[in-house]
Amino acid sequence: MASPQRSSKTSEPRAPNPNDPKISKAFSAMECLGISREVVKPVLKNLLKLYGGSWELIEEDNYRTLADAIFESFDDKKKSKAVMVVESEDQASSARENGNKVKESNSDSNRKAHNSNVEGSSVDTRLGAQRVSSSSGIQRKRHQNNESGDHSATDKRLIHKINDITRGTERLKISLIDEIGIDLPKFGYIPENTSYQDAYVPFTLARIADENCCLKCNGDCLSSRVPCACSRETGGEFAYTSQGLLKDEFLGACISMYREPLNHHHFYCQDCPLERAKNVQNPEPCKGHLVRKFIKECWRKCGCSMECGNRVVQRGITCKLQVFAMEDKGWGLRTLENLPKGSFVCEYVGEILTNMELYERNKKTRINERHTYPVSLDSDWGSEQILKDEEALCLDATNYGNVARFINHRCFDSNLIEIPVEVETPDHHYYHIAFFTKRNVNAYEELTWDYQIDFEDDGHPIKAFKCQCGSSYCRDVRREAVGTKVKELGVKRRKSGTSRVN
Ligand SMILES: C[S@@+](CC[C@H](N)C(=O)[O-])C[C@H]1O[C@@H](n2cnc3c(N)ncnc32)[C@H](O)[C@@H]1O
Repeated sequence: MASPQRSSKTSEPRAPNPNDPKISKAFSAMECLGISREVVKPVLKNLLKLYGGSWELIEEDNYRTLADAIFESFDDKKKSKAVMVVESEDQASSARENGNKVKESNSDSNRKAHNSNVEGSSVDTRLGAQRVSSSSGIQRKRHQNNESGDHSATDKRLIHKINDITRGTERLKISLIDEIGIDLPKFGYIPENTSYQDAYVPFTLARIADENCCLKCNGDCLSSRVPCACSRETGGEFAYTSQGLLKDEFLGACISMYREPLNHHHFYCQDCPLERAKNVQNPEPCKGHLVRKFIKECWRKCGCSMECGNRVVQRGITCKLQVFAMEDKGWGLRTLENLPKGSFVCEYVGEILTNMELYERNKKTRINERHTYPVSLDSDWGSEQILKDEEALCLDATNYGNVARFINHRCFDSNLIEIPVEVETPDHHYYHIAFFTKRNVNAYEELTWDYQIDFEDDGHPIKAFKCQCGSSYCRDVRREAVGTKVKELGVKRRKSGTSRVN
């Protein structure tokens, strides 16, 4: 930073007048850095005093002097504190190193890194993370975003970096990175679905009839001349190519089913377990369940090997993924490598709950939760008898789940599709939900999935949220537009988007 030269002018400047175009330009420049007017005002006043009312140095290099002076004022007052999370095994030395790294990486944007102190630590046991206080230019810049303008009490921002949120439970490490400062997610990482309590999910070999598996196969079923019994679910052909991708035709059929669900078969239960969960005494009629296409993978009773091409989802995550923080949607998931169309990304893992259990859980907790994580397993209820409560299942990744719990919603043109996959049991009341890419996806693209949420439906298991998907086909935008139109017409419309326990 250029050292300030005292001007010969000595007149005492007044407090910055926001209507003065020079002052309002300075405010705008600082607002771009997330610094509020209240913070800028006293520093600008001092600078003007120091430079005798001359703007030349203040305006130079896009108000660099002003920005530096503001950051310096935080240091002077010892008010700038940020918290950084590093992995617990790294311990304090690494924390110190990370503190310095943040400092270094921010020095370019802020020119100055004033403080490399590491102050205290605490451990977040669920993600195995250690918290370490640190401070840096960017953190200083960001924590100014707090709207109160009171920097004495709220100068805390979280910058997180975790090398592996799975704690070694997946084949690949999955990192988490937060460059903006949001709360660390609180959940237990589980790589496989786990029954919470009442769900009936017996995985017994006796339940798989010999004709429902390929006892006589060996090696790779995909290379045999005649598709084996396990391909029956997908019309006598395997859903996968020998490269482990979904076949175009199968993927296309699944995409069209989600795009135009009303053109596809729905099953209407006589006694719908979802409605029963909401009101045992007086359930409403079934709203219908889309009958989806399933993939059936070979499993333990089959004669083929683990390398068989009809075993993709059960082999787990093989692509490089990263959880990252976003301003508008909380945490999200992105790929760190290019993914071809039809690639398996991950499955949706959570606690297996009955719909009754989910309903009870939501009643207790949902009002306070910003994000919700349940998925119903109702893709093939039509193929079974009337389901008992313990057979009407869903997955809830709120407390325990895998990386899929971070996949955000995108209306219509999401890059992922969820497909039901049968592995351990031929009963379709329990199955896996696997995510595949709908198109080629580039490294660093956010991975998104269309939750099939109707933003007018307050009863959807996923609590309504204000959609920030950014798609030109956003259903929530249309709802807003309709709402505005209706308002213009002076018609009072039902308030939608409010949370309601399903
Ligand atoms: C399965 S979680 C996804 C991960 C979540 N963003 C997080 O921070 O943990 C679903 C929640 O994410 C948020 N979300 C997902 N997609 C969104 C979108 N398009 N716009 C706004 N919020 C979204 C909603 O709060 C929703 O309840």
